[in-house]
Amino acid sequence: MDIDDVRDDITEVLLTEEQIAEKIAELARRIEADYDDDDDVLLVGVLRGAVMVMADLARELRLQLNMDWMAVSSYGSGTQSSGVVRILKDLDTDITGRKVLIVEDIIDSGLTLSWLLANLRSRGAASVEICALLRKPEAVKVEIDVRYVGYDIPNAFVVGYGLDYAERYRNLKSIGVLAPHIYS
Ligand SMILES: O=P(O)(O)OC[C@H]1O[C@H](OP(=O)(O)OP(=O)(O)O)[C@H](O)[C@@H]1O
Ligand code: HPA
Ligand SMILES: [Mg+2]
Repeated sequence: MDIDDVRDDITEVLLTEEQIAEKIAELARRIEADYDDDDDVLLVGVLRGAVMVMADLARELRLQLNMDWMAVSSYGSGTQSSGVVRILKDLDTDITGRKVLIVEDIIDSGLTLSWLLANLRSRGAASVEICALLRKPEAVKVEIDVRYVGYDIPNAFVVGYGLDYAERYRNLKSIGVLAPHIYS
């Protein structure tokens, strides 16, 4: 769906399809420079928000890789992290000794990823790095070491390209700021 189809729900288009694709390609080139085919990299997509980033990044990467998924949730249906991270679906892969790259849509408070990093590291992975398309520097509550970040964005609630509000808007091709009248 195009963002224009829900234009009344959006106050501002933050990133267009083209800007997203450009950044995904840039991130892929940086990742390719750091890994090679023998690394047998495992991309771990964090359901559900990271579905679009994962699909586009994985196809952009000129690298032999595996893909697996975890589902965690900390937001429920609101716009504020509850701070409690729940595993809804675990990995199917044993990551002992593996080079893991977590693929995320957004770092907001950082609570989800700091929890996930500790969780995956405790399983004995050879390395665990993070690639996130978006980060909100003003919202971060816990500092995490993120190797690959796409765009730093303002502290507003954004939707589209995987990002939802109450499970809607994930299928927008672009990313926009959600209008306050939708959630107030
Ligand atoms: O940095 P944080 O404040 O933890 O926020 C970021 C996380 O929140 C969202 O996921 P959510 O838990 O809403 O589930 P979803 O991916 O299914 O939308 C988003 O996709 C990130 O995973
Ligand atoms: O700004 C956001 N939009 C959608 N989902 C989110 N999860 C954390 N921050 C956000
Ligand atoms: Mg998520």
